[in-house]
Amino acid sequence: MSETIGSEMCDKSGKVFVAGHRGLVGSAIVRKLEQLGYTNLILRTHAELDLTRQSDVESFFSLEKPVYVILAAAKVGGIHANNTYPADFIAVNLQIQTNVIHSAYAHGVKKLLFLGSSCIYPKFAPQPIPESALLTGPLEPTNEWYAIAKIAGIKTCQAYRIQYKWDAISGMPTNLYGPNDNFHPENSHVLPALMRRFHEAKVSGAEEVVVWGTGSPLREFLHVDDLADACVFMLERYSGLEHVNIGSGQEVTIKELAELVKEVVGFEGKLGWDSSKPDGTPRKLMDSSKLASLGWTPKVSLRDGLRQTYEWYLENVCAAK
Ligand SMILES: NC(=O)C1=CN([C@@H]2O[C@H](COP(=O)(O)OP(=O)(O)OC[C@H]3O[C@@H](n4cnc5c(N)ncnc54)[C@H](OP(=O)(O)O)[C@@H]3O)[C@@H](O)[C@H]2O)C=CC1
Ligand SMILES: C[C@H]1O[C@H](OP(=O)(O)OP(=O)(O)OC[C@H]2O[C@@H](n3cnc4c(=O)[nH]c(N)nc43)[C@H](O)[C@@H]2O)[C@@H](O)[C@@H](O)C1=O
Repeated sequence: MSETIGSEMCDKSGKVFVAGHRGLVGSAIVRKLEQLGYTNLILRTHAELDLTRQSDVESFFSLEKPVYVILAAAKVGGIHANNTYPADFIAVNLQIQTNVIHSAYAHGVKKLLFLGSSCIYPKFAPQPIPESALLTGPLEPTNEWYAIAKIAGIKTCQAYRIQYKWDAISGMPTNLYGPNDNFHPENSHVLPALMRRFHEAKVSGAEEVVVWGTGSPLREFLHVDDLADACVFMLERYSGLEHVNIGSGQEVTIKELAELVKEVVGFEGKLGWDSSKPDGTPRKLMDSSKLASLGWTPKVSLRDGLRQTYEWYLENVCAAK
């Protein structure tokens, strides 16, 4: 049934609304669409359009009538932010996605891509994690509020698809990094947090950099340019009820990641560990064979991606200070 709804994004002059276009993911998707010749991108900053405000979202869709929607606006953060602001992570995300998905459907959008996250899967899911592991066990407590919102997003897309035969699809990215990431010292994800900490330690001549947790958790990292490529690939080629994992297959321990970032940044001091900070889920390597079977593969290695991201950080974050 779901396979008959399909309407590939192919009209390069059709209006595409990229929600969250100044974030890590949204900005990479804009770069990718522009590179591919999409000429009619509709973009609104958070200040111009607060997606938690239902009537503003309704008015925007009624006025602009986009043809395609990529939902990359969300309340996003690392383990500390997720654990500290659970109300924001569940409420803001439920509001944004419910408003955007409903208005998109109601105002004639042809196709919508919702983005979830690998944290939707149970804490002790089988590895690599197949799409079918969804809702088969308890979630990781540090991000269950965000995960519940993301699971609701997948289910909302499926419900509109089933009831209205409307082409809403969902992609589940693994941990991402790249240009326009959030480098906040506490609220960011591990990779930008460590890049900033090692850089500042190198500049200040500090002897040690402290990394959170035990260093043993495993994480899979995907460069955001690969993710953007996968998102456009899905819009152009995928139409199905089930969400699709988007991973790189490149898994490292946090200790290995810290050593790699240290090397790329050129910090020559020691690594220390703060085991009072949570490790989070022990491992979340996704099984991305479904996307691979459709013909998509990632291109950027972790080492190259780290080098490119550090150059971007030096040119855009440090130079701007
Ligand atoms: N980063 C990662 O590692 C991963 C991300 N994802 C998913 O990818 C998507 C994008 O994440 P990412 O790019 O990293 O996040 P960012 O925080 O970098 O970007 C999110 C964007 O959403 C905007 N936004 C937030 N709240 C609102 C609002 N109420 N109204 C309008 N705009 C709003 C932000 O604007 P402003 O900053 O002005 O508030 C920002 O531009 C999310 O759905 C996330 O769950 C999935 C897996 C991993
Ligand atoms: C994408 C995904 O991201 C989040 O989950 P997470 O993978 O646990 O995210 P994280 O990047 O913050 O941490 C990864 C690991 O790294 C360790 N770690 C070491 N040192 C720092 C550090 O300095 N900062 C952070 N943040 N972590 C550190 C940290 O202790 C943990 O073991 C979700 O909440 C949710 O947002 C989500 O879906």
